Amino acid sequence: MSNGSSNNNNNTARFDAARRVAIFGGTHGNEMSGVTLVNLWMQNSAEIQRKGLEIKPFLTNPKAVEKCVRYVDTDLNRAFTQENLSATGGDELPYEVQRAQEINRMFGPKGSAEAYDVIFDLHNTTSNMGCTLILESSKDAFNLQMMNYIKKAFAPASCLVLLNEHPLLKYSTSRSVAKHPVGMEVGPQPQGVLRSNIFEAMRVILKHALDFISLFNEGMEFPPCTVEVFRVLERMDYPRDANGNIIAMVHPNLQDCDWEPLNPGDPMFQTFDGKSIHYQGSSTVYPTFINEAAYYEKQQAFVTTRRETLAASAIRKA
Ligand SMILES: CC(=O)N[C@@H](CC(=O)O)C(=O)O
Ligand SMILES: [Zn+2]
Repeated sequence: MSNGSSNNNNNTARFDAARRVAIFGGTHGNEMSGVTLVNLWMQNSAEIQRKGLEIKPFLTNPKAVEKCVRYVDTDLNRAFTQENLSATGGDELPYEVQRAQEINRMFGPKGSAEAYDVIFDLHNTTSNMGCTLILESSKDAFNLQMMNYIKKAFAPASCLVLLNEHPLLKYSTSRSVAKHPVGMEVGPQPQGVLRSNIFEAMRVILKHALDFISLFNEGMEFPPCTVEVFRVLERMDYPRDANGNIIAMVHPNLQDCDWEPLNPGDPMFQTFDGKSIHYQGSSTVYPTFINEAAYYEKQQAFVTTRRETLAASAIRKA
């Protein structure tokens, strides 16, 4: 069978071998771990090669990398909408929309049988998120099994999974061109800065991810498993005045506390004259992307999540 999965009598989901894999860096030109790793691997790819696999390291936004900015005209990691991908206008289109169309031609088309099997997209955050993998679907047993494999291989260090399948907050990412999109977000690392611990963590997680794909392609069966994920619930903006200017900062009790419980009544912002603003929700949530530099323009101080345990069926090569 082709694209996707089906269940046999044993409830083992079958997927085609994942032969074509891309590693994207520089989707945001100022997130230096991914930019640097991909540049390294474009010069010498020995470290990322695996038998029977075609693995392509690729710099997705070279103009933004050149300038060391997140983007030139518009955020590439929001640009992969069907509308953009089919837009006419050629050179007149925003640079990142043109680039999205090129990437879609090379690695897609998005949603088609010809699309790449897996795309890893390497990002850094200024938030204290540690190692995070980002999924866009709770239904993809292949990706869930990959998360389970990576978490175990990476232990005792921790690697958390952020699930963004929110109907309104989900966005059209570069990696969404692939059949199995995987985002990698490692921080804290300032924009334009390389930190060795962050760089090395990203490198190790990617190694485990490629090992998983190799084992899968060799025919290993992965038994049913469960994966703890943090599901995106709500975007929290900074308090602002009538002109849209920020009137409070992330509260010191919340700063750097990504993935720690935020309870109703806990302080979340602090005004410039020292007053606390408290979380008004009705239940405990787990904030992440706290004080991410790139999200000031997106009116987001942090995002709340809920912990969930997802079940993944067994998987095996078709
Ligand atoms: C800080 C940053 O760029 N985060 C990524 C998250 C993702 O890849 O889904 C983004 O907003 O596109
Ligand atoms: Zn990014």
